[in-house]
Amino acid sequence: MTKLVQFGVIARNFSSSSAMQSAIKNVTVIGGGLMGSGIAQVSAQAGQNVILVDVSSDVLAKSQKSIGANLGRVAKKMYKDKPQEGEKFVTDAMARIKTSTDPSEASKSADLVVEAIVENMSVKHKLFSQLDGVAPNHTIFASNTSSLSINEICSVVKRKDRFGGLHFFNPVPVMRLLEVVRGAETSDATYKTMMEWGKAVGKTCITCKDTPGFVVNRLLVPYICEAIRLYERGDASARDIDTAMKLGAGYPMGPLELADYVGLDTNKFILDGWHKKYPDQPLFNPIPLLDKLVAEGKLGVKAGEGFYKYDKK
Ligand SMILES: CCCCCCCCCCCCC[C@H](O)CC(=O)SCCNC(=O)CCNC(=O)[C@H](O)C(C)(C)COP(=O)(O)OP(=O)(O)OC[C@H]1O[C@@H](n2cnc3c(N)ncnc32)[C@H](O)[C@@H]1OP(=O)(O)O
Ligand SMILES: NC(=O)c1ccc[n+]([C@@H]2O[C@H](COP(=O)([O-])OP(=O)(O)OC[C@H]3O[C@@H](n4cnc5c(N)ncnc54)[C@H](O)[C@@H]3O)[C@@H](O)[C@H]2O)c1
Repeated sequence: MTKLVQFGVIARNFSSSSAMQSAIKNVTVIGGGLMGSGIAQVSAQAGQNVILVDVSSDVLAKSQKSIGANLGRVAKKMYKDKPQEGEKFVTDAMARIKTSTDPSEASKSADLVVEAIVENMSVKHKLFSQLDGVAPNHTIFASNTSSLSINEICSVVKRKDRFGGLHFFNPVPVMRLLEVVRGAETSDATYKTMMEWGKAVGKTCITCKDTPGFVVNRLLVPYICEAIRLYERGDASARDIDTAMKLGAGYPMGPLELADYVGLDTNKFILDGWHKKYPDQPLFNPIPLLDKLVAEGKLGVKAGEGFYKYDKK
């Protein structure tokens, strides 16, 4: 059942991509990690020219490898009985992705720059102020931030009307949603172009104002926090909490599995940032167990242990 649904999702995403037109032809994705590589993949799948940028050429090499493998997974489903067409699909999409370690050079012919670098305001500020001076006038800037304010990120650029949030979900090629975030000064034309682009890359777009966590994370953070607190109090085992939410609420992953999947350091970073900004909101209070796991290096799937143990990749 899950497999059929997943197949349907990917097939639907691709066919809608092919049918949609977008004003955006050249996309520069900055940050070649988990999210940036997924955003580059779906853009290339939709026929766009992509430059994927990272400070590290090792990261770029790793990203190209994982994009190739993930495109292979998509092709296997889309071209089940036509392996040669599947191979062509992968080769063509890969050929549309160039890589670079120079964000300025890579933004000179961009219609859209999507930033997916570390979740750190001053690093994002430094990048966007640099790009504002070199990117063409028409270029739209967008951030994939999970938890920072779009208005605060764009405070360093002159093109505030051509700036917004494009919040993708992990894993990008599989998750169907894109949150399109309008900053205080995002123009109607920029908003419309971002929505059209989101559809063109196969996503269902929803719109949100620049409010903490937008829609999904504003609801997910308290939900996951409450699951950790339930476990911390010893009210139920981790496995039972996850089973409860999967079988009782129909979620594909339980909250503690999801926290491990996202990374407990990321969870803690978001929670600490919001607690600092909104100290009167009890939902954002620190969680001693989360702090302990992070201090012990138990960061979830990527570290081999979080709430559960994993085989290290
Ligand atoms: C803790 C304190 C408080 C703070 C809490 C904060 C939490 C919220 C904030 C988090 C931080 C930022 C988060 C971000 O801003 C927003 C997010 O992204 S939230 C995360 C959203 N994602 C989810 O909820 C994922 C839910 N899970 C799933 O949908 C599925 O489990 C899965 C990940 C798709 C995996 O599916 P499984 O069936 O388990 O495993 P498979 O490996 O078999 O995969 C299924 C199917 O999909 C194909 N596939 C998987 N990955 C890719 C890929 N990258 N590319 C292409 N295809 C892929 C795979 O091939 C399988 O296909 P099949 O074999 O079935 O044909
Ligand atoms: N991980 C998730 O589930 C998720 C989901 C949605 C949004 N996000 C957001 O996406 C962004 C990226 O997250 P990620 O999980 O892909 O992180 P990641 O650590 O996997 O990747 C970030 C990459 O950015 C690179 N980088 C850092 N500074 C750079 C710079 N100045 N120029 C170019 N490259 C630079 C790093 O080398 C790294 O490869 C963050 O803002 C995060 O909040 C993450």
